[in-house]
Amino acid sequence: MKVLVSDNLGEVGIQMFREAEGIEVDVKTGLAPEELKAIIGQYDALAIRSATKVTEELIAAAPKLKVVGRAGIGLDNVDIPAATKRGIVVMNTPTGNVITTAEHAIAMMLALSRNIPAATASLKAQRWEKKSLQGRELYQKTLGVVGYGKIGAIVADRARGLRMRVVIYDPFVPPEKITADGYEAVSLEDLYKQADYITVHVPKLKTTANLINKEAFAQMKPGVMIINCARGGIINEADLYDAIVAGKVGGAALDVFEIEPPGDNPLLTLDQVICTPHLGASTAEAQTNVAVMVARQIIDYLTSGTIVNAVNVPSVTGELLEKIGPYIKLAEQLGLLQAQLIQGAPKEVVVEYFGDFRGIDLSPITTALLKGLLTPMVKEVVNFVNAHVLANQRGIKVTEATMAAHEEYTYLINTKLVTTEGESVVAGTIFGKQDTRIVRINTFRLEMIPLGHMALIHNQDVPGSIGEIGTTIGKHNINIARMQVGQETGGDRNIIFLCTDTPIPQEVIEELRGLRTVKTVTPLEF
Ligand SMILES: NC(=O)c1ccc[n+]([C@@H]2O[C@H](COP(=O)([O-])OP(=O)(O)OC[C@H]3O[C@@H](n4cnc5c(N)ncnc54)[C@H](O)[C@@H]3O)[C@@H](O)[C@H]2O)c1
Ligand SMILES: O=C(O)[C@H](O)COP(=O)(O)O
Repeated sequence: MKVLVSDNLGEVGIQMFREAEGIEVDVKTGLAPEELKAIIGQYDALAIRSATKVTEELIAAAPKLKVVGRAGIGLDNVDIPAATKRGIVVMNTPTGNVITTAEHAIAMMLALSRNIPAATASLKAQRWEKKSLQGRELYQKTLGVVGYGKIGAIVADRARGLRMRVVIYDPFVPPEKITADGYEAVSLEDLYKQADYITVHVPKLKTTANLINKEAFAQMKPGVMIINCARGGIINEADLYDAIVAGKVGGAALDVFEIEPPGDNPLLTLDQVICTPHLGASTAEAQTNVAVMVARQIIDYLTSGTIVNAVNVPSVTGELLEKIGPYIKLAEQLGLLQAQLIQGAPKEVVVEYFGDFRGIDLSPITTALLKGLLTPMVKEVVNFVNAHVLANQRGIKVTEATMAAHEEYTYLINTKLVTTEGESVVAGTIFGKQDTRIVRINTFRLEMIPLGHMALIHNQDVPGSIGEIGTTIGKHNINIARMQVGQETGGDRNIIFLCTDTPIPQEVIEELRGLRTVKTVTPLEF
């Protein structure tokens, strides 16, 4: 497996890749998009920070790519829908740099209030200016925090330590939580009205781009100070420039820009603006944290399939994988069986989980079922990342339900597939710790091991019929490794599962179909 590190990653992470068995790592930073596109085809994994742009075009040039790991938080440089469609896991390290970034926001607020950058420049230019560099206290001022996630919450906590009054706007966090943490939950309008300082800590999304704009500045207190250590463009840069020049905004501290590096961005010409080159996460501690996390996550995914901190597929830790692994395998086999029995185009899948699955995230199991179902049907590679997307694209409705214990089985997965031609039901369970068994196919009860080359035969339950089938197969020198017979509930038909050492050739299938008691023969592969 080959990993490309295309942005500056802490050495400790690179060392982890070097030491991982079966993994080769190349470090090539600062590549132009065309240079990256030219080499990405050889890599199974890509480790990035914010500089590399993982576009749809780059993904199209990366047929082997399985995982993109972001050493840090923001993923606005990754086309996640394009990656998902291709089955590429996108993961980040959501906790590794949050303290560092929150501290940077506080540092920026203090530096802005006390004119530290200007004072440093002035003194180094041999001037001793005190009057013009007079600042303001934070004590008892109101800080408005927009976005009460991981970083916003740490900023609020540190600001409280500076004895600021903290008001918070986050429509996705219950106000009771904010109040219980000791802050005031306010509307965005009230935050604008009350805050002496406003700091943003939201992700950059369609809904948050230009969140703070001309209309917002108009509602703010004169002299308000703005801090952005989240993402460029959450605050409209042109509107911020105008508000500073008009004297409405007293100053701004910017770590991030809509275009990075910001080149000749007019904001950089203003004395009231202090800035850093996207240094929010740049401490030795944070870079060690995120490098170790991303390297561990990529190695684990490539070597054991464990998914941690993925944003486009449910995370499955090694521990959970051990617990639900047999059910993942069973669900995939049930899906594969449905796909081979299917008549018509699938419209709906209903998955019922019988037994005590309490506290277990079932979504990876349902995803496995879709993977099994879709793999024989679509030309794309189906995996745990894109199975739902592909089902959705084909208009297949997926419903999942948990049920009380089944009357016969402690745990049972029952699947119903509705197609344009009708519906079929197959169910399975686990014997012992991890042996998968199919126990129901429509009206037939059985105990089938879904493994290898198989044929499913519906026949009339009369003496001699099984013997005729065995003789026909034996005559062609095909060895039957296993045979299981299932009976119809309340009927006179059997189903027979034959598992053979080699696939049964088409002409033998036809010969079996011609036997007097045989109704249907369906070859199956697991
Ligand atoms: N400058 C840096 O180097 C640096 C480092 C790390 C993270 N970041 C950025 O910091 C930001 C916050 O990161 P985080 O880890 O705290 O994210 P998070 O996901 O933990 O928190 C984001 C919060 O924003 C809230 N939110 C979403 N839309 C909102 C809206 N319209 N109005 C108000 N709140 C809204 C969410 O409910 C959530 O609570 C992200 O943009 C991230 O990219 C920057
Ligand atoms: O989202 C993040 O984690 C930060 O913006 C850090 O970006 P960087 O890794 O490019 O410093």
